[in-house]
Amino acid sequence: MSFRLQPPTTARPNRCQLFGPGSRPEIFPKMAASKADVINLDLEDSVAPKDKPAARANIIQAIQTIDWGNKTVSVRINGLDTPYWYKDVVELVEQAGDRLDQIMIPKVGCPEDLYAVDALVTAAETHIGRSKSLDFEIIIESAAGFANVNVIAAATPRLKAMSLGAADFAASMGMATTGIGGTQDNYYMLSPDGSQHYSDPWHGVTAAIVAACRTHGILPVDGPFGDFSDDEGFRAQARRSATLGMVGKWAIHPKQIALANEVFTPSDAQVAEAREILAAMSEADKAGQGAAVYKGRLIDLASIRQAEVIVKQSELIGA
Ligand SMILES: C[C@@H](C(=O)SCCNC(=O)CCNC(=O)[C@H](O)C(C)(C)COP(=O)(O)OP(=O)(O)OC[C@H]1O[C@@H](n2cnc3c(N)ncnc32)[C@H](O)[C@@H]1OP(=O)(O)O)[C@H](O)C(=O)O
Ligand SMILES: [Mg+2]
Repeated sequence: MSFRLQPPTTARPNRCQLFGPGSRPEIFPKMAASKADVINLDLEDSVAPKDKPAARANIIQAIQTIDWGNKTVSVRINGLDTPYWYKDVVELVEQAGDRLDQIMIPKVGCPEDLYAVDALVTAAETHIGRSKSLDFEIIIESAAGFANVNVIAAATPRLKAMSLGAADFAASMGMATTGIGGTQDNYYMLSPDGSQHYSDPWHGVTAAIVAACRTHGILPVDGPFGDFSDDEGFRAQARRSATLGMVGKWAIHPKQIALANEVFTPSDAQVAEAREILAAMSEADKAGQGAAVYKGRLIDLASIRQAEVIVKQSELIGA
């Protein structure tokens, strides 16, 4: 470990983030009753420009009146290149009340974006005497966001989570696809026998987000999977991002909630194996050894840290 220790990651359930447009208030109670850990009420790209003021009012009323249980309640504001974002921030902070936990800032490209939003939120919070500090989550969905992800992760202590926005990311990078996450037809390796093996075009940015997040104690989250009729495609994408260290995934339709919860809840078998590894290493320690054999493979002190990730995750979720 470096002399600069890795901070603990924000401790909250974050397996599934359910999105819903602010212009569809009839679905808000259904979102509140869902099994998603985080609710993202949207003011950005799922809301037409003419509907932005009404969507703000819908969301503020819903945050004040609906029982959101123990979910994290977040609102995605508009991007800093639009005329909408400052009113989103001011109206939400001044009117939504303490049940608003977080705002999501889209298309963040540099740490100064967060500096600007932090300054406005801080002024609005101070003005109304809000005692609960508003958290931030952001979306990395541009070439600039990818290039600057590590300094963005260090921008403000308000930052608690960071998602990959596959659609805007693909557009910003000039990727030759209209798919939102998942396998892309032309992204494959050719084997010597001529067969095609698909690769993961989201791998690079996913790994960069996870590294930046883990360095700064922030939750890394996989964003949308657009084809909500493709359950196996969603599962495969979610399993890849979980394997790389992400903690959860967005649902852009309610049928994706159970899929995300399934993938991002450690299974009983995974937890049992992690506990067995911890027990085996405890026995090895008593025998004065730093390494041992478990099911025919090497385990050592690093295995303790790996096993603890799974055990802590299951304890957090209450699985
Ligand atoms: C890609 C970038 C993004 O911005 S992604 C995030 C923004 N997008 C959204 O917020 C879209 C969220 N989803 C929806 O608006 C809808 O789910 C839909 C339009 C995709 C489908 O809605 P529809 O009503 O047609 O779906 P049905 O199958 O008929 O619904 C069945 C049932 O579920 C209820 N419902 C629908 N959606 C939701 C929801 N989001 N939450 C809760 N409940 C929902 C619906 O009312 C029906 O209920 P019932 O009638 O059975 O009672 C990203 O930034 C990037 O760049 O990558
Ligand atoms: Mg987007």
